[in-house]
Amino acid sequence: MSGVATIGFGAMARSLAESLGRDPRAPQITDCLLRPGAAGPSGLRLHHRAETLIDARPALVVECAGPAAIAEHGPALLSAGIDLAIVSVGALCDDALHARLLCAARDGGAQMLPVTGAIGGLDLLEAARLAGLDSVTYRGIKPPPAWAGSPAEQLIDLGALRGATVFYRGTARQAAGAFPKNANVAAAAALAGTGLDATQVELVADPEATGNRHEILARGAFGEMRFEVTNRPLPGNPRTSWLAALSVEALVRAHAGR
Ligand SMILES: NC(=O)C1=CN([C@@H]2O[C@H](COP(=O)(O)OP(=O)(O)OC[C@H]3O[C@@H](n4cnc5c(N)ncnc54)[C@H](OP(=O)(O)O)[C@@H]3O)[C@@H](O)[C@H]2O)C=CC1
Ligand SMILES: O=C([O-])CC(=O)C(=O)O
Repeated sequence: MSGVATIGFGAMARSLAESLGRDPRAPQITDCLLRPGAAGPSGLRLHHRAETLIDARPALVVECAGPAAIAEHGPALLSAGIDLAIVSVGALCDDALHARLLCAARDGGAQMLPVTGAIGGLDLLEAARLAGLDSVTYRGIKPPPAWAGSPAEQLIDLGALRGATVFYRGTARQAAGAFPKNANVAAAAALAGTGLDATQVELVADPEATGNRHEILARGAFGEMRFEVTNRPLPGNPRTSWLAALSVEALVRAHAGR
């Protein structure tokens, strides 16, 4: 097994491929699984069906495409014994899909690896929950253009905001379902902490925001935690934080031991 494959080749996969490509000692992106008929970058082996990617036997596949792509390809890759890094962590809010992925990974002897993405502090939540967590709240705050193209457009007039506006409140499961391209970090925080139904989420559009900000507030037997990160966006996609791509790169390097 050699090489790393991506599912999708949008902003995050491009950033990952470019960054790894600058380091000759790093594992390299060699293969890419695209939608049927979609054009892809030159220099990579392009696949339009999971079967041909499986035949290429990459050491790791990194999903950079969205929850639907995980449902479509994840079980087949894992049951074929191919490790799969999951960027669209919100896909794991679908309990039936999550169970199918775990089952496929067990049957194939492969690893399913959710990334930490554009947030941090998840190790602390995982440790703290051992003694009991009382509450975990996640807030995602982005400038209005970063919410363009999301369901936020149906809830508020993004162009007319004068100050920070909370436009969505719900559980992490509800948020990940409603905002599949924006609430992956909420799902990651929930899975590390109190779970998808007990984690509260607030999504905010703020004309004064200087980046994509993620906050976690957790309370429990351990004490109290406040986490905050303000991310710069990827040049190719203002919705996606650069740190999300960097967290994928860190995982790819750790997987290869480089
Ligand atoms: N965990 C985290 O912190 C974060 C996770 N994410 C997740 O990462 C994903 C990728 O982000 P980003 O690169 O910025 O998004 P982009 O929209 O820039 O790229 C996604 C790419 O995936 C392709 N794609 C979609 N569905 C499929 C499929 N079924 N099979 C193959 N290719 C597919 C798209 O093609 P097309 O254009 O034809 O649709 C597009 O080229 C997001 O969808 C989001 O779910 C994003 C940010 C942070
Ligand atoms: O990139 C980010 O800032 C986070 C994001 O969109 C997500 O969680 O899906």
